[in-house]
Amino acid sequence: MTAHGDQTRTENRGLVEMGSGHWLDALLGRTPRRPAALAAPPAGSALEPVPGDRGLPFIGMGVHTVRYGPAFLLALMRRHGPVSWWRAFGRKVVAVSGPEAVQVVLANRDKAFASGWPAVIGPWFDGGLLAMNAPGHLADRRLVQAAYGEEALDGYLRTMAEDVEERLDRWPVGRRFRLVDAARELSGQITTRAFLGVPHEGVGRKVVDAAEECIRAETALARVRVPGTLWHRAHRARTWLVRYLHQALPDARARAGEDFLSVLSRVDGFTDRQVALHALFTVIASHDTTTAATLASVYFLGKHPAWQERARAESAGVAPRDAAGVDRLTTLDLVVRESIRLVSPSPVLMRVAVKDTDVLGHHIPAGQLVSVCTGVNQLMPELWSRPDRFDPGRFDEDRAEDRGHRLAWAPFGWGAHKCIGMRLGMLKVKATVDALLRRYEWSYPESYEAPWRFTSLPAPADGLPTVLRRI
Ligand code: HEM
Repeated sequence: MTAHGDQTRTENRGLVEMGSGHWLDALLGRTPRRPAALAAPPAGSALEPVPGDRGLPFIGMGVHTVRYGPAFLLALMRRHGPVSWWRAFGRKVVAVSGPEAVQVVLANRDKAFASGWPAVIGPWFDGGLLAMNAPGHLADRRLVQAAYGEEALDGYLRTMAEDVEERLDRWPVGRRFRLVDAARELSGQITTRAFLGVPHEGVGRKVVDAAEECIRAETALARVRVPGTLWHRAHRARTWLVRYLHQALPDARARAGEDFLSVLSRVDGFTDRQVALHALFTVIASHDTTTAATLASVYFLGKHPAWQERARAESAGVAPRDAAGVDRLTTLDLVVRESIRLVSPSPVLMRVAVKDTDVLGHHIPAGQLVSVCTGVNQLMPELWSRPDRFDPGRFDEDRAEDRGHRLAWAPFGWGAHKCIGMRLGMLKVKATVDALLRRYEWSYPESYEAPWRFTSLPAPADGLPTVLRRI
């Protein structure tokens, strides 16, 4: 099955090309690029400097980054090659795109790269796996892995399913509502009940609000603790979250529950503070990523009724809905994979060079921030047939376009930090969309293209107005 009608010629252009229809696009199109080399390679080396664009003073190409996301980085790669740099809001960033270059950085054979996330999103997730480096990272990851066994996943899924069924029954029918807000609220409820074992109302909501406060601080330009600023609010939120999780541990351990905090609290080898910090990062890592993946899947199913019907027919025949049952939703699996190929919840992975190094013969100086653009790989015509097209069948066994290169499809990352919650994340997204399919149908006009924005994680700027019809 492929996409149909005129949509095939124009669909998703905004995801693969920088826009041209809006006055802001016209303005951004005229921004002077001011090409320049990043840093001179050591004398006598055969290395090349990294080519790139300075853009406007201070802002650089920062607005392009937020407005066009991977499409901007794809254009940067076309202009300068797989290793290039650009400036965004005062910061110089090296972009590494294309499967070979991405593999060099993520494989990290000469240990030249460390996690670059703390430099970008701030200190809010310190102590979580993604902010850690070798050797402590691997030791902690092995311990955390105990909370992702099949038995534990079935437990989380049971609680998630209750929340999904209860919430979706209350979504408005026959009138337009903002799907972005509803999906975020649902994910928040799942986060508090399945991950922390507390009711969503009251303290659960406070946990999610505090976590979102920390995520929002990524966009803060003024990184100072002045009351009223995003940075200050994130500081307060993190302090409260760590204290809350710390205090919640004795109860979580004693109740021997099915929630993530309770399971993790019973893992031998961690101090209470370590458990609290890993749980804090897990809340952050799971909440927005799965919301973005759910939104993308619902959006594309609304644009492609044939796929929606096929997925619904499959949903009707699957029971029970434990992890093995959700695994049997194979059409939905193709749909979610294709949706997060086109709209990758985390399209860049941040790293920092801890010593002078090189990528494909380009000199990267110590201290340089590097953006590993897996989201660009997922849109490259060299790796995918008609990459702008929503075409879940490309993941079928007989086509297997994702196997063209091990880094063609990497929405969950690759290497030492590859998403530890990949299976859980897929289960959560599939369980949510499956419950939606069993209750409602929905569609978006052919003329509508969701205005994806990439401020923090991708979301449609208009809230994705949606009308559900009961089936
Ligand atoms: C569709 C949903 C999800 C997507 C697209 C996603 C994506 C990613 C990506 C790209 C990374 C690697 C980042 C890097 O290398 O810089 C990552 C790491 C991570 N993810 Fe996910 N994630 C999802 C869901 C989840 C869920 C549900 C959980 C936990 C319950 C989770 C927990 C983590 C953790 C703990 C890490 C850090 C692993 C490490 O550093 O060793 N993720 N995720």
